[in-house]
Amino acid sequence: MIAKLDANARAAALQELAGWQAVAGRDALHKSFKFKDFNEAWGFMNRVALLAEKMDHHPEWSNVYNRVEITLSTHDCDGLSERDVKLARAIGKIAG
Ligand SMILES: C[C@H](O)[C@H](O)[C@H]1CNC2=NC(N)=NC(=O)C2=N1
Repeated sequence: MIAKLDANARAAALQELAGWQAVAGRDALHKSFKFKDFNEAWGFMNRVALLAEKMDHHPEWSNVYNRVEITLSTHDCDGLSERDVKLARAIGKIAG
């Protein structure tokens, strides 16, 4: 069973991860991404999807035209874990 982040690690993650915010009423992180058009958004999603599969850690997400909404949480522990922080960092690098 993967461990949930403790309060300190959670606060540190929120400080480190630019643009990611805590979700109200849920132990999860959320960020909205906006691109030039659908093509850019889909390209981003494609890269994130391949990475997520490689990391065996998957986002909850939705897309409307040039916007991608991503929520990260670890279902195995019903909250935030180090896996979410790692995926958020990797997504940040992809988004540029
Ligand atoms: C069996 C498989 O490794 C697990 O179900 C993985 C897959 N991807 C996952 N993604 C997320 N976000 N949380 C999980 O707990 C999770 N578990």
